[in-house]
Amino acid sequence: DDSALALIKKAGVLKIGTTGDYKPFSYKSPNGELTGADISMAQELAASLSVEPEFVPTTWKTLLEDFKAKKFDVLVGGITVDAARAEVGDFSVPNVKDGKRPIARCEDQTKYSSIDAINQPSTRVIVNPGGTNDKFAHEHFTDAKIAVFPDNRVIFDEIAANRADVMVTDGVEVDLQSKLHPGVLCPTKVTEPFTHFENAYLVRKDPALKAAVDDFVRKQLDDGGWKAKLDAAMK
Ligand SMILES: O=C(O)C(=O)C[C@]1(C(=O)O)C=C[C@@H](O)C=C1
Repeated sequence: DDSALALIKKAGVLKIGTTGDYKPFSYKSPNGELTGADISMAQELAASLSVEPEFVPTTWKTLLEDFKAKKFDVLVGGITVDAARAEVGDFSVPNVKDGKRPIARCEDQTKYSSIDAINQPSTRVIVNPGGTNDKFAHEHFTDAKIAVFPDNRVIFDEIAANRADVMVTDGVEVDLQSKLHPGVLCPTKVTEPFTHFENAYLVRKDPALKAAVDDFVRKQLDDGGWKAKLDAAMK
């Protein structure tokens, strides 16, 4: 049996790709420590396979390339399910349902309430490169000014400091960053998120590995393990 799962067990190591720049899922603190709800999940996933986790850094721009180059077996950390990714690997059972919404300074809470309200020549949209936010912004905000800001760990400080006005990103991140910048950043009042999507783990194509990851995720969803990890990371 030389399935990917068998090779992982033989090596005693599960290689986990993650960007480390997306709270609450995957976050590398300045002292180099990786934390987050999906990091805890990956550690427990490895333990459930009786192997050690080895985290491999990647970026939103390069994660497909890195996945194809077999730098890791599983990709975790707020990964949106999409067709291009599903071509190179298998997505696990999803652990998050979300949608993109705007975050802005609290005084602009009612100003940026729709795509049209944001897409004005006077609006300074800010976006992180390489992921689905980047695609969304360039597709919908053709009349606004778009600044592509490379460091996703401090991008929200740009809006707080009035160097940008608004960012459209995953709802979970909007809610957490509003909490982390109390009274300064707020979710804007939208009737409906601008998109709907799911997050899941991208797994090396191997039926045995996919089944093991799915079993693990399902169990975490059923027994409240995932919810506890997410709640702990939402602060
Ligand atoms: O590409 C994806 O999978 C994402 O959802 C990631 C993405 C993005 O869209 O840029 C979403 C929120 C985070 O701020 C970082 C990255």
